Amino acid sequence: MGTTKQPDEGLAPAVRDLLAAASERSRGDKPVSVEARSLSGAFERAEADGRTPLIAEVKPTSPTTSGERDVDPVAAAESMVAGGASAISVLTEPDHFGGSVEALQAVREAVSVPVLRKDFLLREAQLDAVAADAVLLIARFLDDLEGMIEAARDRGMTPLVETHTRDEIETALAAGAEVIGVNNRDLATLTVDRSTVDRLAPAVPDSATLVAESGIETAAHRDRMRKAGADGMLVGSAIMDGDIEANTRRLVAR
Ligand SMILES: O=C(O)c1ccccc1NCC(=O)[C@H](O)[C@H](O)COP(=O)(O)O
Repeated sequence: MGTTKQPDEGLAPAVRDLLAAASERSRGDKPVSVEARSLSGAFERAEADGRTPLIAEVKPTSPTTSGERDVDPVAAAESMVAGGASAISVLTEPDHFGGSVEALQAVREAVSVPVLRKDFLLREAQLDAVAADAVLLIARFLDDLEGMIEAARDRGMTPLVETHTRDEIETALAAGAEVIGVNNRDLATLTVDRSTVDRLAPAVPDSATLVAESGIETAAHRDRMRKAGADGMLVGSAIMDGDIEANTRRLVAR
């Protein structure tokens, strides 16, 4: 279950490297069982209080970030929650994003909102490295997406299935995904094109939750994603750089 696709020739070199590193990583001796905090419930609460549903990401660095942000993950997550974030995403990929499963664990203990695990997971056993409320699965990298979705749900986690094309959205829906991320960042070039969500949102049915990902920096970008049909959005860099609480509040405001 959770078999990996063959190396994808069209990927950016940094993404090929991080997939090679991910394929070597195996963590988790026994299946985790999570009493998960509901992501859809958190989005509903935000809507009811007039906040934009936002997953704020603890992102120490990345292949497109220069240098490493010197920020304590727990302090960052607490500031995000104080600023009105509905959920927190924590990178657990260590080699290219400066993340760790320990950081996620500490964040989840410190906040009461749902915590998404952001990583490049290729095999079922990798789900067991740490308990998270939700987990990112990237459609492009998983042959047995349906198996990984089921495996995540069996552990109590909500799978957020990331896509970048109409075909990937169809694959994700056929595999049973209920929360679909549309990534504005193309993993072939690492460039961000915000029209990706404009173009692809109509392919996501109203019955699914649509999360717009990457390149959302300003209130105008947020409004554009919402107008396209995003139920929520995932923001890393624009929140991490500068005053984290104020940045979150600015993007959550309507
Ligand atoms: O962010 C990167 O440089 C990156 C490079 C290669 C693969 C994935 C990458 N990002 C993962 C993400 O999904 C983003 O961290 C997330 O969508 C937040 O994006 P942003 O708000 O633009 O920091």
